[in-house]
Amino acid sequence: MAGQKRDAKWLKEQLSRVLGWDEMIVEALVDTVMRAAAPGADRSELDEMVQNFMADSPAGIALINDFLAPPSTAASAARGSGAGGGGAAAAKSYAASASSSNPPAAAAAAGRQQPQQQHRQQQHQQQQQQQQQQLRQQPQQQRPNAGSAAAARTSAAAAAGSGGGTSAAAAAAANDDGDDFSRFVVDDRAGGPGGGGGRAGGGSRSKPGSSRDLQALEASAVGPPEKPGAGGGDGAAAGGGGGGGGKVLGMFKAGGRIKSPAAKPVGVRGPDGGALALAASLERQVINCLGCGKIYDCRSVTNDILRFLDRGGVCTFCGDTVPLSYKDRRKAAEAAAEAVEAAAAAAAVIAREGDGGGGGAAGGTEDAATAAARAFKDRLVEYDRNAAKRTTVIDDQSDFFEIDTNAWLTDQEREELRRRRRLEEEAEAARRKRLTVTIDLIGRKVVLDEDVRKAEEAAAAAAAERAAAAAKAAAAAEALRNTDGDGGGGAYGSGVSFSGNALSGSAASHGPTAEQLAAALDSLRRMKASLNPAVAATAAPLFLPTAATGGGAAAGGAAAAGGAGGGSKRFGPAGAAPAAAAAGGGGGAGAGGAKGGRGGASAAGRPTGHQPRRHERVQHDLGAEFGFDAFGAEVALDELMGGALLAAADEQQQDGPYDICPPDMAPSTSYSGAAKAPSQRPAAGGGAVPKAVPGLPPGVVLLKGYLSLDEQIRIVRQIRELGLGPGGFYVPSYKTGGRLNLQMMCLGLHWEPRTSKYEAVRSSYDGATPPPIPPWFVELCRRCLEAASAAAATGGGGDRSRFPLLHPDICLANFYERSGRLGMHQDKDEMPDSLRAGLPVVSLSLGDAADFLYGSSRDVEAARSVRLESGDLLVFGGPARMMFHSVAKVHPNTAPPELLRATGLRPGRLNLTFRQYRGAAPSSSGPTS
Ligand SMILES: O=C(O)CCC(=O)C(=O)O
Ligand SMILES: [Fe+2]
Repeated sequence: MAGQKRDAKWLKEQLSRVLGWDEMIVEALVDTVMRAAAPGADRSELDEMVQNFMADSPAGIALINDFLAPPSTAASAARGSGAGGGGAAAAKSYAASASSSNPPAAAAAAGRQQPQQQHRQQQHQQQQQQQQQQLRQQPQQQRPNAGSAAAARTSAAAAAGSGGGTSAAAAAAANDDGDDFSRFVVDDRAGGPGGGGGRAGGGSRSKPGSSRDLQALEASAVGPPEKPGAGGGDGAAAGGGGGGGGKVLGMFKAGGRIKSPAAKPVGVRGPDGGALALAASLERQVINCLGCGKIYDCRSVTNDILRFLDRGGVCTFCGDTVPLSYKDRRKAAEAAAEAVEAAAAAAAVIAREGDGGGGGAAGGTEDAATAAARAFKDRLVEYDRNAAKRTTVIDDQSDFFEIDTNAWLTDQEREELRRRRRLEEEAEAARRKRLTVTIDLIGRKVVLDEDVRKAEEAAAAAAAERAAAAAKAAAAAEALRNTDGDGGGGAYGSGVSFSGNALSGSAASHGPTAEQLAAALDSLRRMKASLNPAVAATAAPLFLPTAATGGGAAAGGAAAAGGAGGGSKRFGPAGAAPAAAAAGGGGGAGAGGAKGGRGGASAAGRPTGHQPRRHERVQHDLGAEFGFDAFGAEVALDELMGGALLAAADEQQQDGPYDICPPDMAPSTSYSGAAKAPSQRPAAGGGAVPKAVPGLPPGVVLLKGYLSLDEQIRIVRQIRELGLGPGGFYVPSYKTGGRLNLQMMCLGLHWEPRTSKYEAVRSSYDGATPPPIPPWFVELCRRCLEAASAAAATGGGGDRSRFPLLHPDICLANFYERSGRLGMHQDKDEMPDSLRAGLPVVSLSLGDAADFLYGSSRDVEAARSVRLESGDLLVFGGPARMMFHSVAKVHPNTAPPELLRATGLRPGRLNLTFRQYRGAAPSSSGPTS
C-alpha cells in the first residue's frame, strides 16, 4: 500500500480485519509472524498456528504469505524473469490447508534457487521431512488436510507451469530465501490469465470474489479487486500495479517498486484531468470517513484526494470504505476512466524512466503499458460500479438521528427524516391506544400487546419443553418410587435411598411451604381478578400455558413442584394469607412433577405424613383455574412473578458453608453402581473419537455428554467436600457492592471480582487460602483437552482447532441455583502470556442445563447460544480465547435424575472451568495477594 509501511502494525490491522479475532490473539499471531520473518528463523511455531487455527481463513493466510515475502523479491517476481517464477513462489506459500507432502513444484523451485540460499532450504526441508514422517505415521483421518495436500501439489505444479506471478500468495512468496512452505496450498483467488497472471489451479479454496474472507481482504488490503488482466508481459507489472497480474494489490501497492502516479504532483494531470472531473461529479464534495473521521474536501484535488477517489473511496488513513455517490454515474465512470488512463500512462512513463525497462520480455514497451493501463482502468470502473453494493457502513457513533443538528444532512434529507419521525410517532401513538394491559405483578412488568403475541409463541414452545420434561420426571419419580419402595433394586443397585425428605423434612424445619404456595396462589388469583377480563384473556396464555400433557403418574406433584418442593426455601409474598385450599400440610409428595427425581420424588414412596388428597386438591385448583400441568406450575408461577419466585426460592437461609448437596437430599449410603451411560470419551489407548458439535467458531469445541455418569458423580462429591471446607463456596461481590448471582469456589488461586485479579488468598472475604486443585482434576482436564483436540482434528464442526497444552493452576467452581446467572464477560484476568498463547479454558457442566451465550462483543442480542447439559465438555482457546460469554438461564429440572439420586445435588447447575494463570508451565509461585 502506497505510503504505508508493511510492518507489524500494518499486519495486525490487516489480520484483524480479515480474521475478526480478538486483538490480543491477533497480536500474538503477528508476533509469531514477526519471529518467523527473521532471517533463518524457525517457522514451526507459525506453521502450527496456521495449521491449528487458520485452516478456514484463506485471506489471513494470503496476508501472511504476502507479508513474509520480501518486497524486493516479490517485485522481481512481478517484473519477472518469465516462466517459472510464479511456480517457485507457489511452492513456498502458506495456504488454507496444511499437511501436504513434498510437491513436485517444490523440487522444481528448489532447483532454481540461488546457491547461497540452498543451505537454509535444506535445513527447512529436513524439518519438513520429519514432520511428514510424523504425519505418515498418523492414520489418514487424523490428517485434517490430507485432501488438500493434493490440491497443494496441483496448484504448485500449475503455477510452475504457467509462468509468471500467480496470485497474492504466489507472487509474494517468490522470495528465494530458501524457506519452503510447500505444505500449504497456494491461495490463488485473484490471478488473471494474462501475462504474469497464471491461475494457480487446484489450490484455490474460494472463488474469486465469493468468500467473505476475500471480500474482507479486498476491502482491507489495497483497493479494487483485480479483473482478469487483458494481457501484457511481465513488464506490464510496472504499469499495471505490482501484482504481476495475478494479485489483488493494485497500483498503490508500490512498496518502493512502482511509483504511484499519485506520488506526482497533481499538476501532472493538468487542471482538466479526469480526477478533477471525478471530484466535480461527486454528489457531495465534502465527505468524512466514518471509520476515523478524516475529512475529504474534494473541492480542491490534492494528492490525497486523488488517491482517495482513485481507490473508489477507500480512506487513505484508516482503510475504511467511504460510500461515494455521484451525480451522474456514467459521467463519473468516464471521469474515473480518464483519471486512470492518465495515471497509468504516467506510471508507464515513470516505470520506463525509473527501471530502465528492466522488466522481462514485454519490458515496458508502449503497448504493454497501455494495455495494462487499460486493464487497470477497466478494473477501477468495474469496481466503482459495484462499490455501493459491496459497501456496508455501520456507524454506531452517528448523530444521524439528530435531525436538526446533524451537519451532514441536506435539506431534503432533513425533511424526509422529519416526515418519517412523524409517521413513527403516529404509529406508536396508535399502538398505545390499542394497548390492552399493564400487569404490575410485583411492581415490575408491563406487557404490551405485541409482547403478548411474541410471548404466546414462546409459551407454546416452553409448554412443549415442559411436557417433555414432565414425562422424564414422571419416569424418574416412578423409578425412584420403586427404588425407595423396595429398599433398593433401582438402576444403581441397592442402597440408594434418601436420608431425608426435602419436602416434609424441610417443611418441618423451615415452615409450612405449602402455605406459602397457597399464599402465592392466592395472590395470583387476586391479581388475576383485578385485571379486566379482556386483559386477562389476552394475558393468560402469556403466563399460563395450557399444555397439560405429560404429568402422568407424577402429576400429583404439581403443587409440591410449585411450592412445597422448595422445602428449605422461602418464597411467596410475605404475609399473604394462606389460602384454604392448600393450607396446612407438609407439601406435596408424589412430586414427580417439578421436582423430578429430587426431594419431591423421594417423598413419593415413603410415608412422610403428607396427605395426597390435600396435595391433589392444590394441583386440581391449579389445573382447573390456570391450566397448569404438573411441571408447569413452578415455572409458570415464577414467570408470573417476574422471576421472583425462583429467586426467592433459591434464597436460602445459610447458616454455615454452602452445601451443594444438602443432607436432606443426599443419599443415605454411597453410590456404588457402575454408570450405565458410558461416556463418549474413548477408552485410554484409542477407540471412537467423540464428535464435536458443528457450527461453533474456530477455537470452540463442544463435546456433548463427554463425562460419564460415574465421573459426574465423582466430581460433584469432590466439589461438595471442598466447598464445605475453608475457602469453599461463597457469594462473591463486585466492588460496586453488587453480588454475583452464583456461589463460587476457587481452587488453586482465588479470583477476586472486586479487582478482577487472581490472588493467593481470598482477601476481600475471609482471607482463606483456596484449596489446591485435586490431582485427579488435573488429569481429567488433560484428558478433556486431548479429546477436544482429537474431536476437532477429525473435523467435527468444520473447526480444526488443536489446543495448546494446558497446565491448569486455576479451577473455578460456580454453582448456579435455578435463578443463577452470569453476565457477558471475557475470561481475561490470567497473565497476558497465557492469554496471548490462546491457552484454553476447559469447562465442565453438571446438573441442570443452561443456556450459554457467546459472541465477539458484550452485546447479548448479537450473541449466539448453545445449551450446556450435564456431562458436556466445552473448550475455548486459540482465536476464541477472548470470546465474550455468559450463562443466561438455568433450565430447572433438567439434571439427570441418576446424578441427583446419587449425590443429592440441589437444584441448579455446577460448572468447573480450568485455566492456566501463566503462559509457561506453572511454578509454585502464583500471584501475591
Ligand atoms: O458457567 C459457565 O458455563 C461459565 C463460567 C464462566 O464463564 C466463568 O467462570 O468465567
Ligand atoms: Fe468466563
